[in-house]
Amino acid sequence: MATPTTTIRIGTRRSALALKQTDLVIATLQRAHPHVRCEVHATATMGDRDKTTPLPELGKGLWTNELEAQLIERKVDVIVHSLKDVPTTLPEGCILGAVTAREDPRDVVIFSKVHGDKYSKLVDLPEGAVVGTSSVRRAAQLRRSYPGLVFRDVRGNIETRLKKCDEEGYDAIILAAAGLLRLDFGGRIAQYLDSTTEGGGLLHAVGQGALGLEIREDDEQLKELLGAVKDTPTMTACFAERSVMRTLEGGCSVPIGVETAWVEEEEDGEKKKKLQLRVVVVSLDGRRAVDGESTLEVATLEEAEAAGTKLAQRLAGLGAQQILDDINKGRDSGAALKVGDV
Ligand SMILES: NCc1[nH]cc(CCC(=O)O)c1CC(=O)O
Repeated sequence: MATPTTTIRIGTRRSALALKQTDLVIATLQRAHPHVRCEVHATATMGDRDKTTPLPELGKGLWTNELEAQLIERKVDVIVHSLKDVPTTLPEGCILGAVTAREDPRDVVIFSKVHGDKYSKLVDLPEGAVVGTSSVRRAAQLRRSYPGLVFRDVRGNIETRLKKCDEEGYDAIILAAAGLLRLDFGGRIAQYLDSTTEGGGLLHAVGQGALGLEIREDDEQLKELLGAVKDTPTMTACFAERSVMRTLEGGCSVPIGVETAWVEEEEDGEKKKKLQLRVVVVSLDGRRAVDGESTLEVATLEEAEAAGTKLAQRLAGLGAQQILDDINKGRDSGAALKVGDV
C-alpha cells in the first residue's frame, strides 16, 4: 500500500505531446491514489536534440535511452512513453509496468492550409502531389494504392510538422491521430486511414496510440499503483503487436503495419472474446507486400506474445523474411529512403 509520503518521480521527454501524456497519466494516478505525490523530470533525448541525422543512423532507442538510464540509476521511478517509440527489447531489469487505454491508433491525412477545403481525401490529390512523411511504413503502404503521389521527408514534433505542411510546399502530411487529438489539433484531421479506407488505407505502427509505462522490474509498489492506469485489453493487444515486431525485425527498423481488435466469435455454441491481429510487411518501394491475419483466444500477456510470434513466423515463411533480408542487405530499390517510424 502507498503511504501518505510516497513520491513517484516520473521521467518524460520534453515535447508538448510527451508532457501532455504525462499529465494525463498523473491525473488518473492521483484520482486513484490521492496521497501519492508525482514529480515530473523532463529530459531531451537524442531524437529531440539531433534534428538532422537520418533516424536509422541514430539507432534504436533514440527516444528512450537517456530516460532508461535515469530509471536504472534510480533517478526516476517510471517513464511515460509513446509506446510506439519504445524498442521491443527493454534493458535488463526494466519492464512495461502498464499500458494505458489507447487513443485512436489510426494514421490520418492533413492537408496544407494553402488548399483551403479543396481536398478531403488522398484520392482527391493530383498526380505529382507532395505528401510529407518520414515513415517508410506509411510511405511504402501508401505508394501501393497511390502510385502518383510523391513522398517527402518531414521531421520535427507535431507542431513543427503542421507548420511545415502549411509553409514548405507539401500538399498533405500523414500523422498519427493520437498525437493530434491529445494536443487539440483534431480539427486538422481530414481523413482517417486504416485497412477499410476506400481508395487505400494503411495499417498503423506497433503500439501506436497507447502509452507505455516503464518501471524497474523489482518495483513491486509501483506495479501495484500502476494498476490504476493499466488497460488490460490494450496491454494484451499491444504485447501481441510488439511480439510481431520483435520476431520480424532482424536488426533494423522495418516497414511493418498492424491492426488489432477484440472480437466476439461463436465456438461450440459459446461466445468467446478473441484477439484479431492483422499484419503487413511491405518492401520500401511498396511493390511487394505480405499480409496475414489471425484470430485467437488469448488470456494472458504470454499468450498474446505467442500469438504475435506465430503470425510473424507464418508471414516470414510467406515472403516477409525475403522483404526484410533485402532491406537489410540494401537490395531493396527503395533503400535510399530513411527507415524508421516517426
Ligand atoms: N515519434 C513520433 C510519434 N510518437 C508518438 C506519436 C503520436 C502518436 C502515438 O501516440 O502513437 C508520434 C507522432 C506521429 O507519429 O504522428
